[in-house]
Amino acid sequence: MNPRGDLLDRLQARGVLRPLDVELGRCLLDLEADVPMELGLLAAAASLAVSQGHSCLPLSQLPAVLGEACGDDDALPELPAVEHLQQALQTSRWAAPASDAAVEPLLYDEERVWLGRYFHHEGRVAQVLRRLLSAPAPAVDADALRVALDPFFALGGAEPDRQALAALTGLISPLTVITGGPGTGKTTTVLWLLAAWIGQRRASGQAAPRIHLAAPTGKAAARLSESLRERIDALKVDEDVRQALPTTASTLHRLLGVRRGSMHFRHHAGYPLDTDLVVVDEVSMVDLPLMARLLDALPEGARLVLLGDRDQLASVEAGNVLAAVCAAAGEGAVSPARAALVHAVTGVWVNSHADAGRFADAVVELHRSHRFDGDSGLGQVAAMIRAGEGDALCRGLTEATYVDVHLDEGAAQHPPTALVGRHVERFAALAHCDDPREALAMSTRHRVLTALRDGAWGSHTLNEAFERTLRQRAGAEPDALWYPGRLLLVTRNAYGVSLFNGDIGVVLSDAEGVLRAWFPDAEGGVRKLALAALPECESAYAMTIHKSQGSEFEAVDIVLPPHDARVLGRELLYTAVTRARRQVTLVATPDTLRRTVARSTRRFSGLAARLTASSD
Ligand SMILES: Nc1ncnc2c1ncn2[C@@H]1O[C@H](COP(=O)(O)OP(=O)(O)OP(=O)(O)O)[C@@H](O)[C@H]1O
Repeated sequence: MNPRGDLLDRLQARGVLRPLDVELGRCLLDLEADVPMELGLLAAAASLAVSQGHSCLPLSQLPAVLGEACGDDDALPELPAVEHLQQALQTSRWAAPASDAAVEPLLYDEERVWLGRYFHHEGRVAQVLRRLLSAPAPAVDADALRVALDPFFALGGAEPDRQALAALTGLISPLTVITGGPGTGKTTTVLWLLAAWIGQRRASGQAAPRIHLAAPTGKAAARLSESLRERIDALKVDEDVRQALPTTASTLHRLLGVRRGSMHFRHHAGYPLDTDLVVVDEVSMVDLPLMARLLDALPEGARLVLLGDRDQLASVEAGNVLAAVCAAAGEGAVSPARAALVHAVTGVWVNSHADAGRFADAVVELHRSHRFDGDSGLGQVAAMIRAGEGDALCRGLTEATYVDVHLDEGAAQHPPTALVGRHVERFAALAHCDDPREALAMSTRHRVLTALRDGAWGSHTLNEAFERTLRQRAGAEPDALWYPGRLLLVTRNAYGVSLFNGDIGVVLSDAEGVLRAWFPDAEGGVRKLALAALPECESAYAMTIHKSQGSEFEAVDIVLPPHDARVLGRELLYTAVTRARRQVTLVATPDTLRRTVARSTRRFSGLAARLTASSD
């Protein structure tokens, strides 16, 4: 055993480092006798940081990253000072400065260290996004842009219409990022943008463009398709424009052509997508490696439109590309040239700043919710969570200020009993639906969302409690896996049967009386599957908030544990609250709410800096 790895062993023994991290650190130490112990520690800690969602490790944050793993910074042994870490990086041939990206396994700059793979993913994302924005700008004709946008937007009002600004950006820029909270009109804007773009191309005699719609999960793709289909008929456009509008979104994996049993996609830089424009919804959920692969497969000359909510939880895997792009854009002022163009097209001046860069012109934030009016508790509560105003939130809730958001402290003592008592009837009704489509629609009316998976406040325990009663109601054996009305959540991608992690289905009998699983199909209908063909599934009466990302329900109960848990943070609670269209019940104590809102999850990444760096 290499004694330089003693610190790694001690950190593993204290539950800080995982065996995988230690293995990586020791591999590095074993390469040569003089590899400093600090380098092994940095490799192990950078690997741990990736598991926590970071794409790099700032050297000054070493204690924080290790401390987060064990929940107690004081339990850490003495760690090397930042200067010693820097020195170890600078003197070892197993680490290279970020400017010399060919060398692996570790890359560093003055502040950070990366595992080579994540450094390259960041580099690829930065390179393609910067390339998109550095393409020579085509000559723009303000009159033609006004004609293209006019059918959809009320141009010329006193205030800048940010939806029109977003669509204008999409018409002239190869990269457009539209961020905004729930109901701020992201999907509507993109539909109007696509219609305007198709109309514009048609007017200039060009062929209908090839447009692809995608989202990170099957559920989010289905919701995007459904939203677009609902709105398309009401569009006042020529029939051939309507026909050219896409209405079916796929998962990003499917778009890129996932290969069974392989990490590689069919489409990549050598065999790019056959497309003119790709729209990606729910982009906050897209992790860094997947974004790098998408951008790799984007052909030269194609456009990219990204939609998402920057305040939501970031992807489960490492990275937060949307946050980095928004950070690179700055605080919402565009360049003077863009402001002049917006004025020429819409007659309204928007804020501009001489220092605003290319990303500032590409990112448009939508602020106004069309779903919640100013009096809506949901809108106000979401805004308070986002702003970290825990005291104001608890005051409003305990004074019962809102008609659509309630605090239920009592139920937080023992959620399974309280929530099963309150909601089991609506889940039991699923078993009596004759039409699986109706059952699936009914199932979106309510959901229990919880911060945790395990323990008394976790989704497992809550689902078990629902299942006990529901099996009994259905006359099934106490341990029956399948029974009519069972609501299912797919937990593993199964490309063979086109089911994806996060898909929701229901178990009901078919016309022959055989129990089948029914899932929504891509065209807005349902499809049935033999139970034996299903991938790994669990019940979906209660879901973790992480799994609920990309879904929407009429009403949700949000369960937070009374004890502190690392996952609790304002992004988690904001994501949960914004899953509801009409009603939220917070099953939590005010103390837990305050603690949750006070904590903001950080993701360390070098991407924002690399997006705005003066050279690649
Ligand atoms: N400019 C507008 N004027 C009036 N209503 C609008 C406008 N833009 C969007 N809406 C309406 O607001 C609602 C929410 O819009 P939309 O679904 O586009 O928002 P979103 O940001 O995509 O929401 P989500 O967060 O659910 O994805 C829809 O009913 C839509 O018809």
